[in-house]
Amino acid sequence: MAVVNLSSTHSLLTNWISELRNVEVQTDRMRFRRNLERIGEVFAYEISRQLPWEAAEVATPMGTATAKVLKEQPVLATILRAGLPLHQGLLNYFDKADNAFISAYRKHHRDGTFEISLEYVSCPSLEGRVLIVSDPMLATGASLVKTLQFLKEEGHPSEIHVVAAIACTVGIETVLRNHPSVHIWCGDIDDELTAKGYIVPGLGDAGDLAFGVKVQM
Ligand SMILES: O=P(O)(O)OC[C@H]1O[C@H](OP(=O)(O)OP(=O)(O)O)[C@H](O)[C@@H]1O
Ligand SMILES: O=c1cc[nH]c(=O)[nH]1
Ligand SMILES: [Mg+2]
Repeated sequence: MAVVNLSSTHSLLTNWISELRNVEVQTDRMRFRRNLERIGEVFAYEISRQLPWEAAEVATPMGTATAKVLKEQPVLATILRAGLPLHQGLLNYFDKADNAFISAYRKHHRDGTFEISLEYVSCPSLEGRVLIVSDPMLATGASLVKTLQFLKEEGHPSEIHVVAAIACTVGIETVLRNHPSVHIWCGDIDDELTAKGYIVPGLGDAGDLAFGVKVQM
């Protein structure tokens, strides 16, 4: 498995993606963040179905049950700042996970081009761990390629899952070209990218919609 599009079937998730994209609903910033969080919860559930599990004996008040439990907790990594609500959703379900935070953002130049600036990183050991990296928007793929490159230098995860609410075809291709073994989970996939690297129809600027417009540094 390489790429999963959760919009290929209809569900509550497709409802929430439609609200994320809707310019009228977007005026409610709390709903925008909460929808990203709920989508993170769905991704956590779907990914958990693929993770290694083991049998465990559980004492109930009436006897002993055999249960299937996660073999290990993953490391949840996200890219600041737009990744925070999606990350919170994943963490709501993987509630014992370790966490990593990466500040990779688009540093815009006067000529309209941008480079990815990677500055603050906080990361637990990744050696042999399941790593789930979330970012609501996978546009050109540049932020994720640089983030994954950095994280792989910190250790050798046993498997890597990338989670994006909206991904662009070209961005998916770029991530897979640079990191062929990652699994990519998308809330939906769009085909178009503007010259400035915005996904069309996409949803606009996820960070600004969740937290407000920032001044360019
Ligand atoms: O695939 P790419 O072309 O790299 O674009 C995607 C990146 O752009 C957005 O972050 P942004 O730089 O807007 O930072 P923000 O979260 O602070 O808004 C988004 O959250 C991704 O990290
Ligand atoms: O469409 C896009 C592309 C990058 N970042 C966003 O927030 N939106
Ligand atoms: Mg942004």
